[in-house]
Amino acid sequence: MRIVADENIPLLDEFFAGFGEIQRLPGRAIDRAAVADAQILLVRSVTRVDKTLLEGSAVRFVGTCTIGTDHLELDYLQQAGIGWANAPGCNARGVVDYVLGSLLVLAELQGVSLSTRTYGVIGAGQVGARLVEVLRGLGWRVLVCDPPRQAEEGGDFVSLEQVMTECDVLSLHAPLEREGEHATHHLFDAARLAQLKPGCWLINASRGAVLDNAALRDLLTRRADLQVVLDVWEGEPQVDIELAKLCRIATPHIAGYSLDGKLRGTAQVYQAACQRLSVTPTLSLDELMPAPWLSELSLDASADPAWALAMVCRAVYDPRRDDADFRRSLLGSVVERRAHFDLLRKHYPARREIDGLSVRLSGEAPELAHMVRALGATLV
Ligand SMILES: NC(=O)c1ccc[n+]([C@@H]2O[C@H](COP(=O)([O-])OP(=O)(O)OC[C@H]3O[C@@H](n4cnc5c(N)ncnc54)[C@H](O)[C@@H]3O)[C@@H](O)[C@H]2O)c1
Ligand SMILES: O=C(O)[C@H](O)[C@H](O)COP(=O)(O)O
Repeated sequence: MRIVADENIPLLDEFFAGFGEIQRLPGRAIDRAAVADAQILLVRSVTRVDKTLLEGSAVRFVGTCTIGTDHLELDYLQQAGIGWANAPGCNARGVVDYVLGSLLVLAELQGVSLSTRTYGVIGAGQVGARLVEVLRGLGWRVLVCDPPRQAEEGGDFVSLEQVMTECDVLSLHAPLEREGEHATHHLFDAARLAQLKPGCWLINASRGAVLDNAALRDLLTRRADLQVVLDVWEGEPQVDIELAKLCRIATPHIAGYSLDGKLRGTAQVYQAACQRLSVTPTLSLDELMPAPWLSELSLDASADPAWALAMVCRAVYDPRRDDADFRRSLLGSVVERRAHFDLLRKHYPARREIDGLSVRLSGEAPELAHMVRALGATLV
């Protein structure tokens, strides 16, 4: 079998060498000629996988080692009888850590306590639901808007209008859907953005086009009170640099780039390929996942809870380094900026996840113990 794969997929040899010969290519360079005689195509989010790419090829299975599927033409894959799989939830924890890290930066810049804010989570799937669990676990007020889940399950959901009216912080975690009843393309258009409460914080780590970037840029030139965190951009790898300059935190689509999340992505697609191609899996991720690099964090039991929260989160991830690297990359020409966007992602330093962290308290401290558990870290 011949396999064409995005060169940025980790553990390709470990998981896929047994299937056949692997050709690695930059994701954006995977074209019709490259896939013509491949049976397996393994991609990440930057390769558009559609009829134009695949028609007439030998491809029988497409695996995307990502959560998002908006780069796959799913109707065509189904109609052509080509099996496909993504990696649901693989890097959800990384995104939660990114949001927590961003909240801490904004709180510090604005001198506010995170516990006094009302949070609105839009999209409560793998990422959003984990985020809600952590924020509510910390005792913070969270409203959740997820119309598809609300229609299916009823339950504790609110409308987007209520979120807009009541929330001081909005975090977007809906997939990019261009059509249909719950379409999310420009869900945050000029009219919706104009409804943001004074002083609102807006975080987008879903897909760039869920938010009208031009409308947001225009708004931010008029509303200095708004604090915006963008990890995803309309038209990536091209980025509106004026918009990036107006953001408090700007990063090159790395919210989910934990090492754990990337490795899980490959492992999940391997499992799906085995199933599709009737191969018995011989490898599990447990054999390959490195142990957490920070074996233990110690906290004094008398520590201030807000300070301790920041310590635990920042021991694992602080978005300020990614923000600084990204801003430096925006200084070049358009061609250089596009290249840098991909290079920052290709050479992203490995980071781990908060739920792999162990925290030891020096004594009895029920409030700190609760906080550590709510974050998903292990109390030892
Ligand atoms: N920035 C990153 O690095 C990164 C990492 C992972 C995922 N993502 C993006 O985040 C998205 C969400 O990831 P996920 O794993 O939680 O996906 P998911 O499919 O598990 O959950 C998405 C949720 O959004 C809900 N939803 C759909 N339409 C909605 C609408 N109009 N309004 C509100 N909610 C709506 C769905 O019902 C679902 O519960 C992915 O599709 C992907 O595009 C980005
Ligand atoms: O959908 C996802 O899983 C994320 O957006 C993922 O981090 C995308 O990373 P990429 O495939 O672009 O490397």
